[in-house]
Order: sequence, then structure tokens, then C-alpha cells
Amino acid sequence: MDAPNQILTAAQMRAGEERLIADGTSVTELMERAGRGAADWVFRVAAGRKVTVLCGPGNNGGDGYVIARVLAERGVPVEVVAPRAPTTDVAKEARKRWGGEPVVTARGAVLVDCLFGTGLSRPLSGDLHRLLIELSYAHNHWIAVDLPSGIDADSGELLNDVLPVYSLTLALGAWKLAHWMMPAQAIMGDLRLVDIGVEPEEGAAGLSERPTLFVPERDAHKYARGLLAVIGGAMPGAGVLASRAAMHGGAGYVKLYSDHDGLPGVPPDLVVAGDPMPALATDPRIAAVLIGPGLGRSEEARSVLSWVLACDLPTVCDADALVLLEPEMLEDRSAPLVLTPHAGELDAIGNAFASSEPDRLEQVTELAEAIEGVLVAKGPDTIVAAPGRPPVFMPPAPSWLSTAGTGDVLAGLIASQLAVGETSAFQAAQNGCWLHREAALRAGPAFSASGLVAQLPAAYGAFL
Ligand SMILES: NC(=O)C1=CN([C@@H]2O[C@H](COP(=O)(O)OP(=O)(O)OC[C@H]3O[C@@H](n4cnc5c(N)ncnc54)[C@H](OP(=O)(O)O)[C@@H]3O)[C@@H](O)[C@H]2O)[C@H](O)CC1
Ligand SMILES: [K+]
Repeated sequence: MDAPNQILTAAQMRAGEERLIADGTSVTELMERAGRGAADWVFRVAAGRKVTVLCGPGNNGGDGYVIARVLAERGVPVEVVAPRAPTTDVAKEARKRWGGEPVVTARGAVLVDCLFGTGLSRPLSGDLHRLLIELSYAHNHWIAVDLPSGIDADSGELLNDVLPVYSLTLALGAWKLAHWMMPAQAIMGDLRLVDIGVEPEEGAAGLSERPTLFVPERDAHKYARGLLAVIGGAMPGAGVLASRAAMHGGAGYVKLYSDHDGLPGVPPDLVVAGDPMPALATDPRIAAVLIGPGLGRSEEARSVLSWVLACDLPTVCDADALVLLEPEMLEDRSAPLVLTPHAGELDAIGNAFASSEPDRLEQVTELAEAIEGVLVAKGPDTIVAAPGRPPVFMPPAPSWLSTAGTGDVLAGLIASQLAVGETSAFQAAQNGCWLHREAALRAGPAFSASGLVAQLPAAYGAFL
């Protein structure tokens, strides 16, 4: 993972910083780079208006003194509120170089939160929490330096119930997990990275990079682009929806297998067939299978799932298939497998595969190893994990996606990309997520799953 895309734990960040120090960069120099880089952003937001910097006792506070000094040098009116004196040598030095006198409280246009960063180890005490909230009310723009104070850098948990919502968060040196994990992600506002020279860290998680999607060859035909088999079930609408999405996800041919009479909403260009069994077992043109949307949870559904997985084709399992999945069903498989659970389904897989890891990122990474496949832990902070490689976070997508049927659309898109077969299953999963997000951005507010599908051709075009 290249440095601007890597996402570090607080410990990895400290290790990266220590390597820079061992290579001859002083901590003072690192703080100067961080403070100057952050000050550039604050300067632009402030546009000459009054800035208040809230400085804590550690090096996050030290960054604050650098920011205050640089802004003052550039003629910006700035005050510092420092409820705790600096405790580290480098922060003490930064305060000395700033040279001003802190005030008890302040009012202004921009609040710069340098109370705590990666070193926060417990909830903000009553007085500090009150001060942070009071100051947030006394300003109109809220910038968090490195991290909003009051969150856990590694889990993204809010350590205090009520925290300000920021307009901008400036990550120093590298992204931390909390920048991309809920619930912390929701209070970050815009996110910008300040480079201080941190090198790539071995094994670090990363941000998914915007992909370029496949364009059919000049001599392509529908089978060359991938035939996707979608297995219908007890609730046929979900399979139709997933198929409609898949038709716009890259695959040349989508076939829905369903024995329901009068399927709802089947477009004339979607091919519907009956029993999938003979085809899956014998048709070499089938490039991938999607099973789960609307499958149902009956014994019959379980045996269909078991049989489909035994065919050992590249397969996406979603929805009911995730609840019915058992470790034995994956024995003897070697073809790529992608699971797309939401939080509840992720717990169901965790139970089935005897994983009780409480940390979500660890849980997703561990389960990807256990299933020997790709896991797309979908939600407001989607993580894509695969065995033997660091997981990636998808960029946040519109919250309007929290509506029925959008999961079927995502499963259809990932399965379609898997059927195309131009990339690894890990990349196909990310491609599907990118398409899904792009369609949501284009669909505007209050869309339905059908509205999302309508945006897919244009969304695809955004990745060519
Ligand atoms: N890593 C880098 O490359 C750089 C990081 N920079 C900045 O430094 C911070 C991390 O600095 P650190 O000093 O480790 O941590 P903090 O400033 O977040 O705060 C730690 C101090 O706060 C105390 N503490 C922790 N929790 C609380 C609390 N709830 N209430 C009161 N005090 C608290 C803690 O002491 P304890 O022993 O009491 O736990 C520390 O004294 C990073 O985020 C960047 O902003 C540098 O600028 C350079 C590069
Ligand atoms: K902060």
C-alpha cells in the first residue's frame, strides 16, 4: 500500500514515526511539518477570521502551538486555550516558540481541536469535555487536528457520548483506522491528509483505490464477457433486482434461475430459466454464480446452497446464503468465493465459523482467512478483506443507500464483476462497491433500489 493510501493503527503510526527519528529526523522537525501542514489548511478556512486553537497536554497539543505560531506569523488573529500544560519536551518547546499567553476561553470563527490525538486513552474528563463542547458552540467552523478529541484511534469508538461534528479533519502523516470507521467517521467532516514523510508500513490496511473498469474487446461476444447465473429462491423479487443490477455491472449475459410463475419486474432482456442444476453442473460458459438474495432459509434452500457451492464455480453468497452457510459447504472448493454480509450476517458467519473476535476489523480479517475467500463487510464503513493481504476500506457512500434492496444490487454488481473475470475476486468485490457508491452519488436523495439500478450505466462510465 503506498503511503498516502495506508491506514495505520496508533501503534503502527508510532513505529513509522520512530523509524523516521532513527533515520535522523527529529521529533521537533516532525511536529513542525505536521503543524505547518495543518496550518496551511486552517489558514485557508479562516480567510482572515479569528481562530481559536485548543491545546492539550501531549504532542497533539504541541501541533496546536505550532499552528498558532504559524497563523500568527501570517497575520491571522489567533488565541490559544490550554486547559492542561504541555507534558512532553517537544510540546513544551513548541509552546515556548509560540510565546503567547493562553486564555481561559474564546470565541471566534474557526475552532482548531488539538486537545488529543492518537494518545487519548480514556474518555474526556468532565471539565475538558465541557470546554470542548462550549468552544464548539462559540465557533462556526470546526477543524480536528489528526483526530477529533474523544475517539479511539483504532476502533473508531466515541469515548464520550456527545462530541462536536467537525467540518474538516486533518490526518497527520497517515490515515488512522478511526478516520474510516464508524461511528467516528460520521463526525470527521471532510478528510485531508498532511504529509510529514511517513513511509509505507508493512501489512497496513489501506484505502481502496478508484479502479478503471473493463471495456469489451472489439471482437467480444456475450459469453466472452462472462455469463452470470443468479439463483432465485422463495422471495423472487430480490433475485430479479440483483440480476437487473448485474446486467449493468460488466457481465455479458445474466441468467436468472427461478421456478416461480409470474416473476415480478422481469425486464424483457433478462433471461429466466428453471432448474439451475443441470446448467451449473455442465455448462462451461457459466463464469460465476450469485446465490442468496431472496433464497429463503428453508431446508430446501440449504440444500440448494450446498449443491451450488459444491459446483466449485466462482460464487458470490449474499443475504440468506450467509445465514445458511456452514464450514462443511466450503470444503473441497478451490474457485473464488465472495461473501457480502451486513453486520448481522457477519455475526452469523462468525458463529458458524467459531470466531468470537470482538474488533470488527480483526473479525473481518480472521473470517476471510477462515473461508479462504473474500469478505465484503458492508455498511456505512465497508471493509473488503481477503486471505494473506491487508484489508481495504471503501470510501464512504451516501447514507441514502440505507434502503431495502440496495444489498441485492451490490451483490449483483460484485457477481457481475466476478463473471467478467478480468481481475481477482478481491478486486472484483471492490469494483462492485465502487459502482454501487457511484450510482448512489448519481441517484440523488431518497432513491429506491430501482433508482440505483437506473444509474448504473452512467456509473460504469465514470470508471472507463
Ligand atoms: N506520530 C507522529 O508521527 C506524529 C504525531 N504528532 C502528534 O502527536 C499526537 C500524539 O501525541 P501523544 O503525545 O502521543 O498523544 P496526545 O497528544 O493525543 O495525548 C496524550 C497525552 O494525553 C494524556 N491523556 C490521554 N487521555 C487523556 C484523557 N482522557 N484526559 C486527560 N489526559 C489524557 C496522556 O497521558 P496519560 O498518561 O494521562 O494517558 C498524554 O499525556 C498525534 O495525534 C499527532 O497529533 C506530532 O505532531 C509529530 C508526528
Ligand atoms: K485533536
